[in-house]
Amino acid sequence: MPFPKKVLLVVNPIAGDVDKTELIENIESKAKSQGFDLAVYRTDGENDRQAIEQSLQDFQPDRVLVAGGDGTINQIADILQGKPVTMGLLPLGSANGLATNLGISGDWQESVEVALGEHISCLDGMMINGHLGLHLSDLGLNARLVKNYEEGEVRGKWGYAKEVIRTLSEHDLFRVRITTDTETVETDATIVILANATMYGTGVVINPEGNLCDGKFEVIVATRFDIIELAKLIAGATELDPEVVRTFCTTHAEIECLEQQALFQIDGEFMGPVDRVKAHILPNMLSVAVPAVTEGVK
Ligand SMILES: Nc1ncnc2c1ncn2[C@@H]1O[C@H](COP(=O)(O)OP(=O)(O)OP(=O)(O)O)[C@@H](O)[C@H]1O
Repeated sequence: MPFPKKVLLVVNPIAGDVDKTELIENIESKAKSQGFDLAVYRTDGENDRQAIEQSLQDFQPDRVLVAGGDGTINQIADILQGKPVTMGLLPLGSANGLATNLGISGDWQESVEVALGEHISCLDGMMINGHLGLHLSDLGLNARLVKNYEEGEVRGKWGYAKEVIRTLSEHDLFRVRITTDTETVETDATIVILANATMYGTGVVINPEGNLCDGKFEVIVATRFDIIELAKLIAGATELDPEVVRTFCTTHAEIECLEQQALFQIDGEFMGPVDRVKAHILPNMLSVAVPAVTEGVK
């Protein structure tokens, strides 16, 4: 893939609560030195889809750089889906789940090099209850953690640690029916994960089998609160007790909550309680610029 000739830079001015002036100036100076055309669009949180679609039509970029958190990245990926454009990530959020999975650094200067670079990978998406998910969504334990952290007053690592403890003390079991391409299973669950990727933005590996571009996703269910198996799961162990943790590889899935609703999150965004989640894979929905080491990694 040749280097880009026309670059649209989409910047979310509020993402990550950091000033983006230096980042934008850096890319403007690269446009001059590397000889590509650059257009900059700052999101307003209201008319972004329409404005970006218009810009894609008028400017015809071959690369779209996204400076924002996972929310902005998902929103732009949804717009770029199926178009002959490569997305480059400039992760500025608090978790940056997709970027972490692609091996893209939190250092913005490094991520600019990668986003404008020649190494490209394909990316599957997941359509989940009508929303696009790119890396990890779940029902139960972790969705409760996302909710508690959003509602908590302390931010950063300490706030997160505090909410982990609170969430573990509040956890409960819920009964689910899981239907995949090949089977239907009824079980108790403490967490049901829909995983396109391998790890959460924190770096916790939850799905060692994950592959962002294999046309499939995994449904992982922890059938009871077993601290040892959960610890092994989040440490990325592959030898889990099949009585406690089960993994299904599939292209479609339906999770029905049979006795009570379960809390649900998509890529770190809390979605509220649900009775049912329906998901299917969107194979190869997008191409994305990656570090050389990630290119071709399946
Ligand atoms: N100019 C703006 N003013 C207010 N909100 C905006 C603006 N531009 C985009 N948004 C909103 O920002 C949200 C996406 O934020 P994003 O997740 O990218 O960053 P973040 O919240 O800092 O990251 P993280 O969730 O990882 O902490 C969307 O809800 C979008 O509507």
